[in-house]
Amino acid sequence: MNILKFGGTSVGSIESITALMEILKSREGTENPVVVLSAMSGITNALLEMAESAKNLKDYSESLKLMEERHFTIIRTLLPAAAQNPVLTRIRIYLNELEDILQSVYNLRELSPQTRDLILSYGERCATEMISHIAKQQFKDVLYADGSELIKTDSNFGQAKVNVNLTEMLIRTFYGSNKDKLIFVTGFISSNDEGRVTTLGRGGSDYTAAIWGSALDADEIQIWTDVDGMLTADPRIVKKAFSLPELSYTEAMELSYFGAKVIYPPTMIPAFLKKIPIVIKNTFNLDFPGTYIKHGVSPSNLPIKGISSIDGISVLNLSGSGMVGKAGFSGRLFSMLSREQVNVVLITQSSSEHSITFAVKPSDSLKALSLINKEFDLELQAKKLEYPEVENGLSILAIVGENMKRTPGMSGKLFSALGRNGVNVRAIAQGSSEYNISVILSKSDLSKAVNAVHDAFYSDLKKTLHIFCLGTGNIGKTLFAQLQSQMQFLADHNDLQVKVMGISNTRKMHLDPNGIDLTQWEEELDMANMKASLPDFIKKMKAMNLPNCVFVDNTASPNPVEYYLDILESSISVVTCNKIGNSADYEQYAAFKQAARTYGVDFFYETNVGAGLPIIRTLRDLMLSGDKVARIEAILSGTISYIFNNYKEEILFHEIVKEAQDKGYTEPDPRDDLNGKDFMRKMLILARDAGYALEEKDIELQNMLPPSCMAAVDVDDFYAELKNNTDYFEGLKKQAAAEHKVLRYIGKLEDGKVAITLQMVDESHPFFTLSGSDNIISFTTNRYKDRPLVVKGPGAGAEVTAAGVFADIINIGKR
Ligand SMILES: NC(=O)c1ccc[n+]([C@@H]2O[C@H](COP(=O)([O-])OP(=O)(O)OC[C@H]3O[C@@H](n4cnc5c(N)ncnc54)[C@H](O)[C@@H]3O)[C@@H](O)[C@H]2O)c1
Ligand SMILES: N[C@@H](CCO)C(=O)O
Ligand code: NA
Repeated sequence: MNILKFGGTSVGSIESITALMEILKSREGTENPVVVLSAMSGITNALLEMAESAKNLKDYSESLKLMEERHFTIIRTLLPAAAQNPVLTRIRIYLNELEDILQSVYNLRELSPQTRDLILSYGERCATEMISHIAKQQFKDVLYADGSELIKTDSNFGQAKVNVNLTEMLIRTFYGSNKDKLIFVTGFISSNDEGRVTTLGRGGSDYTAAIWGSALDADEIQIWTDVDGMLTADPRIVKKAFSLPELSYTEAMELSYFGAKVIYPPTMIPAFLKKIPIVIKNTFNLDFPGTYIKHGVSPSNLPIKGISSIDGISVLNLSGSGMVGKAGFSGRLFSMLSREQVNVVLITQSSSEHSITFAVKPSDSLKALSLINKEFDLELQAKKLEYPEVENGLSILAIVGENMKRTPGMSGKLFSALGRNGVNVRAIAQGSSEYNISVILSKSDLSKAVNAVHDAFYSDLKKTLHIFCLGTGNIGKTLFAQLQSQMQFLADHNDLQVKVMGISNTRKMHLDPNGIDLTQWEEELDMANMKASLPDFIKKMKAMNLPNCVFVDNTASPNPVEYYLDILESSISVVTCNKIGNSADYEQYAAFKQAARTYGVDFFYETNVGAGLPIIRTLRDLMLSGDKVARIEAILSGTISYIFNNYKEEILFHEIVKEAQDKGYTEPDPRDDLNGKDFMRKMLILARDAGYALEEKDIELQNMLPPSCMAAVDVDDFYAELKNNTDYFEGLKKQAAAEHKVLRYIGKLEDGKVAITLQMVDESHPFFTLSGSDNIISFTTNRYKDRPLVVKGPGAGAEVTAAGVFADIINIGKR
């Protein structure tokens, strides 16, 4: 036989009770289960509040009325009129009794633990009466059982201890004479020798189910709740948390000890002792097969079973010379705390014995502090111990799983995930069983930390990059389209998910904690009612505190650059196609690189030179492998390349410039291309990456435009001046053609010096044949001495640039 326990949410509404009946229906024909029920969701809390209100002479009648209404509504909806009266009367009797008790509390202004337990018992009684009556309509031989009469305990009200032998005998006897009936029994409540109601403490209904299961040697104890069993992490924190099919009792206890509220650990003990499987099922998702907690779980490929966390924790640290070599010191500390009912959640001790750090619930922290001050008064006064302080605002994160015992590198993985994401670890403890490694960290880091650790351990399952993008122009737009169309492929082939969490241009910004739907980012940005503000955008990005976070700069503006350092120092990677950052002061360039190293994040800018062509990466690989650059020769302006490759026959110079702009090759301001500034920036970045600490002023730039074009005040004026100088450009074209040469704007780095010059080259020159917006770069190095390493291909355009940005993002994901 089975025990089926339904929690508060499963008896809390018309829908859930209907579902509950369906679940029982589907089992008809098999042996009757014993059904254990909780109070309707929210009722236990309401009862506690009513009791407190009564004691404090506050009005509780509203809540009482509400409690009645919730039960009556369900009865009136789910029972035919003729069947309603008996149960309405029953509930009314209960509520009258309850009202009398509350009135006495009110009169006496006194609420004893005994009375509180009695008050609480009405939650389970009302729910169980109600549901057993509803069941009577659909099942024959339904029996309501008041569980408090069958579970006998001591008089420790609020958290009574069960008299196991007597209880098991009572349950067996009761069940023996009611075997053929469908029994509905109240969870949570019990009674002492005098027959006074006691309660079993937190999670008490699960405990009732386990006690019944153990007494009756059940085949299975099913805990029906509103989630898909035990998950790898709290789903409110980790969106990708997934259900675990199987857990050992120890794993389940470790996981629930640190926060997983699905089942309360002590409740498992009777089941554990008798090796009865506990199955967690979802009343609202019958397709979910359940999480099995049992003996002899099958070997699992999961490195850890889950990550659990406690949100609010306080830490006390006791240190001083007085502890060194003193046997029994920690014994004295912890037995004193236990005697005084302070629950110690975690302990770490330094091996020098100089200090003990331990964690307690924040509500216990001041009590612990004053107990220590009292207990160690002499040592404190003699300065053998430092006065302890309470540190608040902390959380615990724990990884749990029996596989840890057998697998090296688990703690390495944990700490590198935390370190990479800038999470500072305050204290560490590993259970001696090796089922659990716990760390204490700042509460504000908890969500990020749990996500990062989840990603690290289940990375073969799926990793999410959270990206925040500036710029929705040529490159930004194209990047979103590419991301959108590659999404599925990435998930299928790289186990990678890229989520755009925020987008801003100069007008508006939009951030969405669930990720922005890229099929309609433009509409969402349009509708967003946040005016663009770079500082706010960055503040919000940092506040989201997400793991694997990337800031993407697709602008041509100097403003975002001012924040790169701060962003990198917040453990957020930066991907940028904007060259302004790397081509300003050398000092700044070096600071970006240093910050990325220090904070363990990436600073990627492949598209700064040659758009998507692998130039920066190639140079980096050469340098990292110990090669030395002797010379770089390159054509690095896609725009000028396009112009010279197509400036032929009839077409005029200013027309071809316009064409390059229309094709998306130019900078937002095409003057930046033609005046050589863009080229100069690229050469500067390459020279720096090649190890030369150059500044802009060190670069020799031969200007290819007549002075009036250089002096143009805006883009329109610039085009007008290009047109005015048609003869000059035609002259260049004709001269080149006459000499069977082509025009090339070429950059050269040699002996630490950079020059960019306009040249006419013949077919013997390796840069003679180029087409479209091609860039070409040749590296002559110690290893590539006789024949240089050459990279060539389209070096401008939205598609190839966005693809380069995309690749940088993916490379962050792969690390
Ligand atoms: N076109 C190419 O082939 C190519 C190749 C490599 C690199 N790049 C670089 O790509 C970058 C973008 O070029 P584009 O053609 O997409 O430019 P664009 O003018 O089309 O778009 C720029 C975008 O940046 C936004 N923006 C500007 N300042 C901002 C700020 N302070 N905050 C938020 N948003 C801001 C604008 O609103 C606009 O949406 C440039 O730095 C360029 O050098 C371009
Ligand atoms: N405007 C740039 C884009 C690539 O950085 C060019 O023409 O080369
Ligand atoms: Na590149």
